[in-house]
Amino acid sequence: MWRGLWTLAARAARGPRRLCRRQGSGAPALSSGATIFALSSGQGRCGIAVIRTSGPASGYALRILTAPRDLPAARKASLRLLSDPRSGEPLDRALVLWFPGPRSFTGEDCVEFHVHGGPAVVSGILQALGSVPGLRPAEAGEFTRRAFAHGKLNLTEVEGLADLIHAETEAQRRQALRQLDGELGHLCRSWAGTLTKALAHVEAYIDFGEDDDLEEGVLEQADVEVRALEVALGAHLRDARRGQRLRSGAHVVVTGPPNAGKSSLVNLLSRKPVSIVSPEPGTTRDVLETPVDLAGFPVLLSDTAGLREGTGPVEQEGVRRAWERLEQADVIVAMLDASDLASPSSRNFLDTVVAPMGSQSPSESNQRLVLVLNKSDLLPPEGPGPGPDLPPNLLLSCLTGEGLHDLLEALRKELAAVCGDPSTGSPLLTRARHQHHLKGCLDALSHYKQSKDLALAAEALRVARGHLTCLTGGGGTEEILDIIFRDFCVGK
Ligand SMILES: Nc1nc2c(ncn2[C@@H]2O[C@H](COP(=O)(O)OP(=O)(O)OP(=O)(O)O)[C@@H](O)[C@H]2O)c(=O)[nH]1
Ligand SMILES: [K+]
Ligand SMILES: [Mg+2]
Repeated sequence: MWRGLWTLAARAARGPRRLCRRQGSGAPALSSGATIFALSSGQGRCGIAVIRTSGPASGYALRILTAPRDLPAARKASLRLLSDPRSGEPLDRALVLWFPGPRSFTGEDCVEFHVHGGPAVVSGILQALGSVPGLRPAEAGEFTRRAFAHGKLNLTEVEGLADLIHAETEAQRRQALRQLDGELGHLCRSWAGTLTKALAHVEAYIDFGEDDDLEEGVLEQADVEVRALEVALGAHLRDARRGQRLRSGAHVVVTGPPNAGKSSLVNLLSRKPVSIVSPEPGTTRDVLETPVDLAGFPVLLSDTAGLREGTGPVEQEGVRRAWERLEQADVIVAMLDASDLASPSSRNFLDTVVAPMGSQSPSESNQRLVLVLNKSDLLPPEGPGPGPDLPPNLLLSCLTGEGLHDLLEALRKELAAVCGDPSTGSPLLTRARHQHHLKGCLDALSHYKQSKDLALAAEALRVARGHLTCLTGGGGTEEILDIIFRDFCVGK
């Protein structure tokens, strides 16, 4: 009987049927045989530029540009004079690196030329490479695409690499690096392994259900495995928005009654004059947004019109837009003038914006609120006089900068809560594509639970596992690959 179960496990491990194409055929259409080359460092004048090639003619190209020298030792930098093979004209004295496949980034033979970064040198070498038979310029993302096709990276790692190249803040870099390290891929493979086991149990029952010596309770065991997986997937999906926020930026909206100092704070946080500041209430009318790095998190910071009623039509429209933006906020910075807490506009703001948020439990609302009392420099030394009861708040002076450090620390905590802390906890789902496949997997698991027919139950498990395989690109369709590789620039 045990042998039976093992062959079933092996059969079940053979992967998804038709949900998406297997890697072999689903891999990007490689014009096999072509050797590609591109400038891999940034464009423009720079100290050193890196040009690389990948493909079978890499070694030939290296030899012909460094004629009459032999190939240098693998993976060791060597100094070589590069010349144009057509004219013999010297182009640059450069460091060259030879990476014979499969121990290279793409898995193919690769060469790196570290040349002086002047535009004339770079274009001379690119032209020289273009003249070598079998070489052609690379397309966007083609190096990474080849690395993927040769199994050097899985799809979530490719996405991690794309994010790493585009990461602008510390937290984004940490998240991308974790994804590039394959953490999400490992997790998906372990989930897929659980499903393979459950599937083996169900198939054993289908084939040997009548046998007396079938291990007792195989179906129950499959149920237990599926239930545990549902819990794990559910927890991950609840986290889903956080990884995406970290990738694309959290919405932080500054709001408050007119003249509280909202625009002053936005200018302070973004370190540039985004908004007009003036003593006249109702200065800001449109929503003004600016991307900033707040304590290592990427943020889209919005300044909004002061909330009040009974003004002209233009300001009314500004107030309407402010409310609209407030609804989309991940973190709300609610600002009041500390020296003006008893005024009708302050009280009205406390009643309509701050109090409703305070009465909601964190599970009811995904939004977080930080209450800031600005203009602390105007307060007497003993602090604000008698006024309305206030929830926890921070004192700030945009004029002197006092309290700014504490505000940044409070924002860091809130952003870590809405974006997730990329240095701890389980890997976050950074893209809608990840969410789609996890949801698909969960759906299939619910079909599994509902099906009375064992063959249908087994099929549901296969569909569920297929979604996990698609997530890491095990059976990626070309359309998905195209979308992902489009994010890359030429030379990556
Ligand atoms: N004393 C003092 N004045 C401040 C402080 N912050 C802002 N101000 C002043 O308060 C006035 C209003 O500042 P804004 O930043 O324009 O206020 P706002 O909330 O954007 O105003 P509206 O856009 O009109 O709603 C300006 O004259 C600022 O110079 C502060 O911390 N202390
Ligand atoms: K103002
Ligand atoms: Mg303003």
